[in-house]
Amino acid sequence: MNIALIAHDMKKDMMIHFTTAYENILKDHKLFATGTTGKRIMENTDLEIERFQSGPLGGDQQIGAEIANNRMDMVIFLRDPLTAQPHEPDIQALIRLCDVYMIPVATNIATAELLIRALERGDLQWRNFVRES
Ligand SMILES: O=C(CO)COP(=O)(O)O
Repeated sequence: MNIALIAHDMKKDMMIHFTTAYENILKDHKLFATGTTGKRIMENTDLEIERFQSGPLGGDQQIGAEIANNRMDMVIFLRDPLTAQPHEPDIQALIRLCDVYMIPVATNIATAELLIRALERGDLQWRNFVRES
């Protein structure tokens, strides 16, 4: 599965904890991230991450383009709902595209845990058929 990992600054430590805790599951998948999130994950785990631009510089839009091209199977986006983001329209666009293309998306750690467990169980296998169709 192709998985996008994104975290706003206040949630980056949480993303490190998450990717560390689930490294054994995540290592079997192709991982993508916005610039700084990906850098932080790679510094703190042995995971290989393909990095896009930093979020404010277009990273959310690049991940959105992957979704529109049917190349992303799951998005974990630990958003900070308490801090104004200069690229809020990009964030909304990314989440909208997840809904357009029915891509499983978690925007907080509680849902992220559920999605990763579902991934481990194979509940997202249907994405393989959708991606190949
Ligand atoms: O801003 C972001 C997502 O909207 C995340 O970008 P960075 O991973 O580059 O900090």
